[in-house]
Amino acid sequence: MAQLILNHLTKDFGSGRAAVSDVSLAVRKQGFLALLGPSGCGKTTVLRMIAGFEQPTDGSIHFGERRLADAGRALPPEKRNMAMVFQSYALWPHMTVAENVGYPLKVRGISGEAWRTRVGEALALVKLTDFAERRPAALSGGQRQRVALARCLVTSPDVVLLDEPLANLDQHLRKAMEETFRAFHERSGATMIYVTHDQAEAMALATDVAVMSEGRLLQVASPAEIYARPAGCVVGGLIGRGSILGLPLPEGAERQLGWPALRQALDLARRKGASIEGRVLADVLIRPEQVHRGADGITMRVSSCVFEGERFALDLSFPGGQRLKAYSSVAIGAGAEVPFIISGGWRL
Ligand SMILES: Nc1ncnc2c1ncn2[C@@H]1O[C@H](COP(=O)(O)OP(=O)(O)OP(=O)(O)O)[C@@H](O)[C@H]1O
Repeated sequence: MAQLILNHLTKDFGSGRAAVSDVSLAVRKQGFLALLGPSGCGKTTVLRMIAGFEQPTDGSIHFGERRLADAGRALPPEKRNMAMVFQSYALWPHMTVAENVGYPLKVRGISGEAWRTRVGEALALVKLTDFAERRPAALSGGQRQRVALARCLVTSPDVVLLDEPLANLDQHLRKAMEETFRAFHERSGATMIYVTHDQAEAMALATDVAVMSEGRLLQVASPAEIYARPAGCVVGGLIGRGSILGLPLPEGAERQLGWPALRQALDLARRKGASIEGRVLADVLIRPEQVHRGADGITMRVSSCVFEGERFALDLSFPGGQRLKAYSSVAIGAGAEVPFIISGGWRL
């Protein structure tokens, strides 16, 4: 299997800022890349250029040795051996489930026993064998999405492009569908690129997460890496829960901060008029699971305590006006003053 490579990829629709600006990325072979970022950051445009529905205005797209597109020429979508799954499923209402799934084979001139076998395998993978003769109108949203997945699998594509495929499903179904996607990825061996707004979904499914903002690629890393060591405030604010504090740190401080360094910085931050000579104000990301109750901690005020089922989410404030998110296994009344320690932080 070849590698999909985006090389200084740019798309300018001529309406001000380029929709996609100088994006370079080598997608891991047979990887599952989640493309994440706020609305309008260019995710769908990247996907559409890979699929062949848009042509780059600069840069190029390669699959192994093959150049798929650049500003001068572009291979049409049907020549790329890719499949795209949309948020809207895009099923034919007048065809049965089996006919929908088998449609791409029909277009390629495959019929008879070969057609039935491949459609049967694809339906089995998404657990829809018993629904083969139904029409899409008689299916739930999750089942329709599984039909769309089976249709995409049936042609054994090299690359599968998914544009917010779970956006129309409720939370419970999304969880169940994540499992289907995982199985689909393992079985198909395809490289998958998955556009989503939902960072939890991205973290749960992807081998790699790429974060975009305003047309630019900010960071590509494994979910664990991007969670622990985000490249800056935009990525840090987008991935996972946490608080970004402005803390006076010594110049050239480590990026990974422990409690002694954090304690010093917090002490300075909360003392009005304290001298921070030799220090610079830095953005520090602190995850809620890094904040613990501890007798030798810094006293903070619990502003709110919200029950989330498996735990309580606390909103803490400390002198100086900054706020911090934390978790607790027990309820703590709003207004309580409680000492907390912070076991770690990441300088953004
Ligand atoms: N055909 C087009 N003509 C002009 N501008 C476009 C076109 N398609 C997209 N854009 C612009 O390009 C930018 C990126 O759009 P894109 O759809 O790629 O973002 P996105 O990150 O997928 O957003 P969302 O998450 O809301 O779907 C937006 O500012 C959008 O308005």
